[in-house]
Amino acid sequence: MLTMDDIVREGNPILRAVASEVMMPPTQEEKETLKKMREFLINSQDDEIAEKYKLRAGIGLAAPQIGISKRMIAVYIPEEDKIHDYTLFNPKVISHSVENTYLEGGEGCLSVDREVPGYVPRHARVKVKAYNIDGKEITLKLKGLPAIAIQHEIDHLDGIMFYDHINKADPFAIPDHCATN
Ligand SMILES: O=CN(O)C[C@@H](CC1CCCC1)C(=O)N1NCCC[C@H]1C(=O)Nc1ccccn1
Ligand code: NI
Repeated sequence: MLTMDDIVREGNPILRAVASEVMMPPTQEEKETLKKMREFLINSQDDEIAEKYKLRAGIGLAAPQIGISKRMIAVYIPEEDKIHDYTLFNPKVISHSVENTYLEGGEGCLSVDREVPGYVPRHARVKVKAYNIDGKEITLKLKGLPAIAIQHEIDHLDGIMFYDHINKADPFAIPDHCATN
């Protein structure tokens, strides 16, 4: 199973590299890796397992964070009525709302062992094209936390860190086009 020892920390150049597209159909090894990324998120959200293995809770993970410069991400967000459970190859935002949003508490990152205060502007709604674990092309329309998370993960594939988006002059300036949080 993946643990925090497998998570690459800022300073490692892989986090600033543009990750490579994955050839479809994915190899068995690429599918296994994506499954392990998803399992890490599920484990990290299980109080007992997280405590036992000292896992920091995560709702998303990108392959470069485990040292693999490939365009693969996992998002696992339990909500009241459903679980946003995505394991994707080559995700791409193909359209987005003009409206922006941001997490009130700012963002963090499992690869960043420090607090970086400030609002991170994100598209409020995104349409994402990707390939699922079996290599089938899918389209997702996301809003809210799933939309924020998937943008955070796709940024990792392009070597972008969440704090790159924070307004340097005024980290808590309300980003443009924000109707609500
Ligand atoms: O690239 C992937 N990562 O770096 C893991 C990040 C991804 C999220 C950051 C913002 C959107 C996606 C992650 O999950 N975290 N970052 C560190 C703190 C804990 C955790 C987190 O934000 N949890 C959370 C947030 C809102 C509601 C519930 N839980
Ligand atoms: Ni991150």
